[in-house]
Amino acid sequence: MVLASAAPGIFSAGLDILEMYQSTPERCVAFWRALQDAWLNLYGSRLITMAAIEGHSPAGGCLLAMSCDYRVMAEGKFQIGLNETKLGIVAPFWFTDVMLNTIGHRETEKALQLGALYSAQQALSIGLVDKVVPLAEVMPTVEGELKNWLQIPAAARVITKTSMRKAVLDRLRSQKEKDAQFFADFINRDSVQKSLGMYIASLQKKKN
Ligand SMILES: CC/C=C\C/C=C\C/C=C\C=C\CC(=O)SCCNC(=O)CCNC(=O)[C@H](O)C(C)(C)COP(=O)(O)OP(=O)(O)OC[C@H]1O[C@@H](n2cnc3c(N)ncnc32)[C@H](O)[C@@H]1OP(=O)(O)O
Repeated sequence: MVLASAAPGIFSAGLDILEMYQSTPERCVAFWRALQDAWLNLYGSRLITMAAIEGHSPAGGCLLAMSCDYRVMAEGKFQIGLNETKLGIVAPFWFTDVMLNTIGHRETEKALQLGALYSAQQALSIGLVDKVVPLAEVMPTVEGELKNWLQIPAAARVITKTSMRKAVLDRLRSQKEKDAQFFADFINRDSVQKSLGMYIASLQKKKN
């Protein structure tokens, strides 16, 4: 399975910030449950999963990419990373766990505290992506890599993938409702809503 985007220049802009701003607790819980289920299915997928990152990939977009088995990113101006702290929010523990599994403890600690967004070359240097190529070569490179992975006996690959990811998946599975409730409480704090409001305004201002 290849994750790619139809939006030029954006692999994924992450979660819909407007869903987290001035929403109701019930809607926030439903929103978070949908995200949890999507991620559990992706990270726990038995399929070979590859990200064709042909644009920006902040926050939830970075989570999607990191949750794949292999990442190819376009060189140039695009950025990738978990930038949550810049919005005044905190990356959930399962976002953090996936990043830890991808780039290790020291790089994750720096990346998360700073809310760092990396260029493709920087991402490559810390292991956040596996390959950087010109934009037009992203999809052919993914397809070529996929052929390599498809040559591995499927049962052996799936058992290996499942055992490598089980602890992280189980950690969320065991506390889904608590996590959803925590999200709804956290996101509706006055201070967090204020930060999100300012961030939305800054996005709109950038455009004008
Ligand atoms: C202890 C902790 C416990 C529990 C956890 C608690 C809380 C954690 C909660 C949440 C975690 C969230 C993870 C996320 O994914 S948050 C989302 C982060 N995303 C971003 O910061 C990206 C913001 N967008 C951008 O930087 C840029 O738009 C861009 C680089 C992706 C693309 O730039 P462009 O110049 O090409 O396009 P724009 O003109 O900026 O955007 C077009 C249009 O789209 C709107 N928009 C962009 N991103 C979002 C978004 N994520 N959600 C909603 N809307 C978005 C943007 O405002 C423009 O809209 P208009 O056309 O002006 O209407």
